[in-house]
Amino acid sequence: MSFEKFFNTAVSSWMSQEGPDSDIVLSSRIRLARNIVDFQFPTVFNNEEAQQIVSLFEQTFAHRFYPSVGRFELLKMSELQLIEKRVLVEKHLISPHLAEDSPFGACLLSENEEISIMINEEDHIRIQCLFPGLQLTEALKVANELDDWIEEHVNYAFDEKLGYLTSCPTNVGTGMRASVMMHLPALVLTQQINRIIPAINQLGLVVRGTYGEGSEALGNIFQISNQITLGKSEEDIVEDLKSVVQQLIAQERMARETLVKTLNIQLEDRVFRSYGILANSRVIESKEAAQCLSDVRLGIDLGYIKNISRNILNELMILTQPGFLQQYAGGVLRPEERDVRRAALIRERLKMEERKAMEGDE
Ligand SMILES: Nc1ncnc2c1ncn2[C@@H]1O[C@H](COP(=O)(O)OP(=O)(O)OP(=O)(O)O)[C@@H](O)[C@H]1O
Repeated sequence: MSFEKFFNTAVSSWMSQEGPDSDIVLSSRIRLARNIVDFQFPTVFNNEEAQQIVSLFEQTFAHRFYPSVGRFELLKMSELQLIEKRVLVEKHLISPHLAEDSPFGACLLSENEEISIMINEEDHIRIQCLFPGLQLTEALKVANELDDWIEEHVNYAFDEKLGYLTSCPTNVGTGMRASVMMHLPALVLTQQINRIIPAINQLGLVVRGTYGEGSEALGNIFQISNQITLGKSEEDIVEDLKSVVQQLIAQERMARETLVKTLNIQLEDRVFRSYGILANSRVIESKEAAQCLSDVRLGIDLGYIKNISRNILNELMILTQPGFLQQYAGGVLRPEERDVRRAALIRERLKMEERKAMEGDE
């Protein structure tokens, strides 16, 4: 298998498929943090230890086939171009931290891009498993299977009382972060999100932006995850998160209904104006593009727009990020050049959809 496919396809299969409640929950992720006994944590280990860990993974797991997810390939950060690393971040396959601050970092990626095992990030091993829609239990099952598979070859740092030992004390215990990526435009439009986020925080959950810790919520996409990793089982953490997510889904649906009832024409106008901007602009910044894409996606969910598939928007959200634009252009672009390319790419993609819809009507 060639590595090229990881960089040239914008949307991984888990992102293009529909899952339960995928009008609101874009994806579910389980991440397990693990460390290997006899090695110091990545925050303090030396280069030799870091390389030994990468070699261990290269020899044991690279090119190995795992049922249902396909063959694994090992990508070393030191061998990737800056743009290629950015593309992997934009596809949510690696964290910005691995791409930017881990010279001995690597990533073991499954052929279907559902599994990404980051090596030498904040911990020696971070297993992440991604599923479309609200499928935390399913993602946990696969993550646990992979965890067992790796443990057949590696001795984990584990304490009988504390559980898995991790670099950062906040991850000790299960070492698990369960998260969902949610599209919540109606809660943002009605400003209910401002009181919902503090309430979620009080329940021991965290609300983050589209690209994780420290990033902002582009296009009304929020990441919700557990804060607590100690004193609760993985299954309980997932169940608790799921019940909050289900309440959020209900609130977002209710807010959409209220908007349609009270501001139908204004909402429809907003959706079509955003569509107009996307279909016609010659220069567009990523923030504006993300906001318009969010409006159009809402318009599709509410039935105002009928001839575009929801997936095009998932795809455009990633394709219009700086890394992808430069990967397509085959080199570095200045921000002003990216804004022009972004506008052209969106226009072209929407035209393709319109043509497809017209052919379907004939
Ligand atoms: N549900 C999800 N769907 C898709 N991608 C996700 C999801 N949750 C997190 N990610 C991606 O995972 C990456 C890491 O996110 P984040 O920093 O929040 O988690 P983490 O590294 O596991 O957390 P921490 O190190 O703080 O415990 C980000 O690039 C983010 O885009």
